[in-house]
Amino acid sequence: MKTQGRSSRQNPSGMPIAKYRHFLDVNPVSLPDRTWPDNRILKAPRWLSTDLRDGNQALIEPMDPARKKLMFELLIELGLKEIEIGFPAASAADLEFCRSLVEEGLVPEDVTISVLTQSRQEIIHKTVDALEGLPRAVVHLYNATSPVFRRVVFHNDKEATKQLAVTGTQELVAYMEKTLGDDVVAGFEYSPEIFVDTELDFALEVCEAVMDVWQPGPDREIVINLPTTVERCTPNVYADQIEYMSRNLSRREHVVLSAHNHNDRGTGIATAELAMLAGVDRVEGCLFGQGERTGNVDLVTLALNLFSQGIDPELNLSDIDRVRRVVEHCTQMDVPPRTPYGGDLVYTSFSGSHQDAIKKGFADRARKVAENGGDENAVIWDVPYLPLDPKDVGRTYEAVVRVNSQSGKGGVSYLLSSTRQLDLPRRMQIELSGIVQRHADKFGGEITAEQLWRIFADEYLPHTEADGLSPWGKYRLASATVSAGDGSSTALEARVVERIEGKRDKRHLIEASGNGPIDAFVAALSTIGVDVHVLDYAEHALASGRDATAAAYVECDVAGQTLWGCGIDPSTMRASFNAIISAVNRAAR
Ligand SMILES: CC(=O)SCCNC(=O)CCNC(=O)[C@H](O)C(C)(C)COP(=O)(O)OP(=O)(O)OC[C@H]1O[C@@H](n2cnc3c(N)ncnc32)[C@H](O)[C@@H]1OP(=O)(O)O
Ligand SMILES: CC(C)C(=O)C(=O)O
Repeated sequence: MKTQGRSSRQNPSGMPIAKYRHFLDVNPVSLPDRTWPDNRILKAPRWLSTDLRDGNQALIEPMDPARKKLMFELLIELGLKEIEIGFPAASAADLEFCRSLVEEGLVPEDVTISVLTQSRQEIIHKTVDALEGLPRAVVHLYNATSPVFRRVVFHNDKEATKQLAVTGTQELVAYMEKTLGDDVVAGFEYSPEIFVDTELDFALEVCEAVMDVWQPGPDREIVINLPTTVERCTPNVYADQIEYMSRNLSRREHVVLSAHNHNDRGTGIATAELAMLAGVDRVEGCLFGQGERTGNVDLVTLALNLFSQGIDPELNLSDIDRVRRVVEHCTQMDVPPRTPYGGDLVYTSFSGSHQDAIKKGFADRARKVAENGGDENAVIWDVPYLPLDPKDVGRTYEAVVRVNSQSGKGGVSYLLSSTRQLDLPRRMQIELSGIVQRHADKFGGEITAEQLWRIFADEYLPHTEADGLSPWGKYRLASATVSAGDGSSTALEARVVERIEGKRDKRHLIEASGNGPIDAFVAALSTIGVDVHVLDYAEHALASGRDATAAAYVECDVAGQTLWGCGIDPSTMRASFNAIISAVNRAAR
């Protein structure tokens, strides 16, 4: 045998790596005494939805007024208390929407809307004017502070960049004081755009300069929002930056430190969560992560991540499909099937071992809930492969397990149990799973609950005519009565119809005694040459109450073949006789 040494090839992909640099080489962050890794998130942050601003500015087709209103109503319904509604000075559509919220009185008392503005006098004025008539609002001012923006976009040095932030804030304060009435509660948010790329000490300097103008204090908070406008580093680096800012910002108790994360590296959620560990009080994002490029951080995932740790998310996401439908309608974009918590497939298992574990997990949970007097909340959620109970977000269990060629007995029997209340014995599950597997291999694709029922009924319930099935089977039970026989024995009389190819059906009246109805029925069948022995038997009711239907399962040896049969009938006795007939017919099929 030969072994292989570690490869020392340079640039094996051949991709032009020389064009790129490590983030930390360009933006060194040194915080060796960082504390955030040992912290724990204990509470939901203040959420701000920017669906109607950052989300909307990223749509192929921005939302029309009706869609905006629908989105706004959804955000209110979910419990959002801070909503950025647009950039009123930038477009007539944003201005009109802002005015419609004011004029139609659509902003609830406990909700604060905010609007975005650049640091330009005329834009600031238009923005503040758009808020006239609102009792409470926040103006959000931003300017880019990062080196590439200073050099390429603004042609500004650091001082001029800081001055742009300062003069914008001065203009805003002055104009707000001039135009807004004394009873208007005016808030202020400042964002050094591309904070993540800005030298940390400079970002701090700009924020301090802005705060010197705003003068935060009791009853005069300031939101300092630190965006990863373009996500370019690992979440731990951003967390270091946040901890640095949180430690070094003066007047910290009056600062609402806020994260605004995008998802360019696919780590927006982790970035926001680590930022929470590092000290942010507030997180801005969009439902299902709709937003520029790869999106804004997804508020649904963040909130449900908290929920799954037993922390109140402070957003009500108990009907996630409705949230998704509204978001899809408003954004005219699909939520992909694997989107955390809300995607179509996220509570679904196809593979056999997963289905088996989920099925056992549900059974274990049902037992523990019963032991706790039926109190679902008294039992900690601990079901394999399911980070939370799908029911808590309005999903049904039916969708959890879906069957295809990757599935095993666990999934197949789970589906039959959850959709048809049939609890098959373990060996029968194995037998049915093989039948379903052959079907899946032959026809491909998914086997729906309806198709599975048809496969089951066609195989085990030969006389089923419903669901478009053709009845088959050599024998059919027409009637049966039992009575007490001699001593402890049971006497049975039954009518069995035999189908003979090309001839008229033959009717048999069969009689026998046995030590119970099943024993007697088997003995009676032997009188017409049917050689069957019952090896195992199980039964259960399909529904509770007087009209309950019974399902019986029998494992039989039919002339040397071992196979299962099933019978479903309001009478337990007929169900078990039909189960034996089912096994006999299957053996002959
Ligand atoms: C990261 C973000 O999401 S930030 C929000 C981005 N969203 C938007 O930009 C959508 C709305 N914006 C717009 O519709 C337009 O930019 C408007 C209406 C606000 C302004 O339009 P215009 O006056 O035509 O400016 P335009 O956008 O073409 O150019 C930007 C100019 O503003 C300057 N600018 C950009 N951002 C800012 C800022 N925050 N503060 C001050 N000036 C700024 C640029 O340097 C540039 O100046 P120049 O013309 O001297 O080179
Ligand atoms: C305006 C700011 C907060 C922004 O949208 C960003 O930097 O992504």
